[in-house]
Amino acid sequence: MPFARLGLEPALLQAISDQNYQSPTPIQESVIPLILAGHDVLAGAQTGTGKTAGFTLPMLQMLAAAGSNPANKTPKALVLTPTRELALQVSEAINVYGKYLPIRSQAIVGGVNMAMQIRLLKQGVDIVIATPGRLLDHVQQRNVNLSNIEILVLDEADRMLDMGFLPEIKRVIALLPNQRQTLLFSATFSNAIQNIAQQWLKQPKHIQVGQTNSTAEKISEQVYAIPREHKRELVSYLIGSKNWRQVLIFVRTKHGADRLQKQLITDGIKTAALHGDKTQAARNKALDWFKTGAVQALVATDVAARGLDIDDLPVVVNFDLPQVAEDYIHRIGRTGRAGATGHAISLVCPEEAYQLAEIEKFLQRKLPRVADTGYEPVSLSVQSDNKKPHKTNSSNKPTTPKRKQAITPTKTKPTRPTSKSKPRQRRP
Ligand SMILES: Nc1ncnc2c1ncn2[C@@H]1O[C@H](COP(=O)(O)OP(=O)(O)OP(=O)(O)O)[C@@H](O)[C@H]1O
Repeated sequence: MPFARLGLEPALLQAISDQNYQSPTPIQESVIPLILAGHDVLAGAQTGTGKTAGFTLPMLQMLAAAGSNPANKTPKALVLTPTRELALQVSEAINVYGKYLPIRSQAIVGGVNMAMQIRLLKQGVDIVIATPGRLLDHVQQRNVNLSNIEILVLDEADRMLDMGFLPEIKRVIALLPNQRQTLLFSATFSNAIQNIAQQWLKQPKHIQVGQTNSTAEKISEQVYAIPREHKRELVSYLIGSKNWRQVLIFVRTKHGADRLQKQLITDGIKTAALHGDKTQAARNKALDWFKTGAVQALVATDVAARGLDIDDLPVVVNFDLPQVAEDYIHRIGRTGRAGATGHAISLVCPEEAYQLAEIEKFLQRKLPRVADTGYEPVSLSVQSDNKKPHKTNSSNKPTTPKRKQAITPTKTKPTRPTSKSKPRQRRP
């Protein structure tokens, strides 16, 4: 089906054609007409399937139809995202799709100077794309008035509504008019989150493209079962031997990200690191270096797990498994986007066996193991007396949501390195 059949106006069709999009993706085909018809929408679709344009295109069309009123400087639409990088990316997408429309938009994120944001807000904007904390700072200082918001989008809605963000989101929503259109988008949804979301949606249309909580279709996955102490060496070896053009490597901690970055640089691999302890300028620079190919590897915490769109990224490596099972889907979803193929590798040590089991339970399938890792085989089986209660957000019970909890590792004893567990000779 061509985009024109979705009822989008020529200015948007031209911008879409400038992007060389041939036809809408299935999620776009489903949600665009519903949003244009004024419905609230709760939409799920796999990573990299074009959800951003799914909400941005109709939002722009509706705002343009209402006309930009320079006398009224308050925003009409608000997009909330869980991370600054994602807010900046959505803001760029709005600029790209809205380039032929007289719509003003502004990203309002933390970690950057407030004075510039205040100046821009005072000039007036139609769309604000924000992270919740910084938005509330501006509300408190009366720099922005949210009482005329007509459209609210929660991008990565399940992350936005987990307990970490819930108090802030509640405060923002209390400032918005009741009479508004609310749109929730994510690649994963638990029933608990859907239940909270119902409070803010009015007779929403539920759209699910593909199987709920599933990974993108064209990502091949592999698990390397290896002792923790060999992970660093294996990742350097794989980068060198597999000829990966670029690789995004997820680690658990900020400190771990800095350490692995240094080690990879020592191994001769151009590497940047992205995590929440860096200044926003350094975070932007690291992502920019990676996007432009100036570095081959980016080591990141889960701040990079959600929504980031890196062109043709071939490989994602889980150096450490994610703390929350859903994040496995989001992390590996940085590859295999827009119909491309991708490869996802998880380096799993015995201490992470429980996390792996939780991820497989969430995905309802086993991840394929690499038969010969080049190291002494280690077991990833979970001892039954070590099993912890299920702690992902995937509970089907409509309970009061708890703070997104970590998957607690088992107390499996680490395998003692033996002479046999020494790595085989590897090329650098
Ligand atoms: N109709 C289309 N045809 C071709 N490419 C498209 C189309 N719509 C979007 N894209 C491209 O697909 C890529 C992924 O889109 P987007 O970032 O919106 O995915 P997403 O579904 O939000 O993923 P995630 O769940 O990871 O946030 C982007 O590079 C975008 O330019």
